[in-house]
Amino acid sequence: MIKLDHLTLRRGQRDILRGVDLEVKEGEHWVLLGRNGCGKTTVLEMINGYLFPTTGKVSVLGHLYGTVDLREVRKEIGYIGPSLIEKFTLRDPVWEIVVGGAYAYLRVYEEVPEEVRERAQAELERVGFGHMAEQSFGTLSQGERKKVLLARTMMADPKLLILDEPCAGLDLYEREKFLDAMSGLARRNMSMLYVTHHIEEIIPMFTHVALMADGRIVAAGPKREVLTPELLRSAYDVPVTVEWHEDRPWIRVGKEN
Ligand SMILES: Nc1ncnc2c1ncn2[C@@H]1O[C@H](COP(=O)(O)OP(=O)(O)OP(=O)(O)O)[C@@H](O)[C@H]1O
Repeated sequence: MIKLDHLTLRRGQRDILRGVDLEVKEGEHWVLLGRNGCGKTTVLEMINGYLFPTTGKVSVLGHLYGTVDLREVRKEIGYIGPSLIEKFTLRDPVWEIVVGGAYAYLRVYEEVPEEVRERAQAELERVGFGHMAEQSFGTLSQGERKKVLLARTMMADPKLLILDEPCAGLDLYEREKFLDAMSGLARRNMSMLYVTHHIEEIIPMFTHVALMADGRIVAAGPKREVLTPELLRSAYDVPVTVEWHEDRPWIRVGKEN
């Protein structure tokens, strides 16, 4: 699915990535964790082909970057990043925003075939929003908008879904609803790569975790092997304890007493 082979990125005098290796196999769902500025978004941008490494190789869905038409590869990648929501027109109806995902357009100017409209409706129903199709995007809450973007992303039937802090700014209720919707989609034949600052967002569907620090991956593997107090402390420089509840990790700051 994804193979990153010793990626480095140098900007001026600064080494932003210092040799990132990562392999994501089909059906695995990964979470990428690490402190602000450690290089997570930079790695996602390289996977999306928006940024090229100074040295190293990026291979996604069997395509080695540098030898392929990236526009073709991007059609197979769904991406939801922090600024995506702002790109849509708030008065557009929800169904139109979802339909746009089938064309990779921000706005749809052509006649939409009935079949595409029906698919958009089905995707909206999958995230529990079948009844909101006619509502304008601007009337939805932040969490609802993000779920609409999930439905939109699924229109292109991506093989890889990349989510960069999708729950940032959501309250507890909206966050849980978003995670539920995401988990419902994960049953399809698709891998996911999810960036977050909140370890409790690592819901049971996630299988693997990669921990980054200072431009490197310091640990990567099955989630329970990586989410240990020792490894988290080395990445975040804060003593923590980890408790698992219903296959979800919860973090407490401070040492066990
Ligand atoms: N063009 C650039 N020139 C110089 N430094 C850059 C450039 N682009 C990114 N950086 C630096 O690279 C580092 C990694 O940035 P990146 O956005 O990948 O971090 P991140 O782990 O996603 O952080 P956050 O969790 O805060 O979003 C940051 O310190 C950033 O300032």
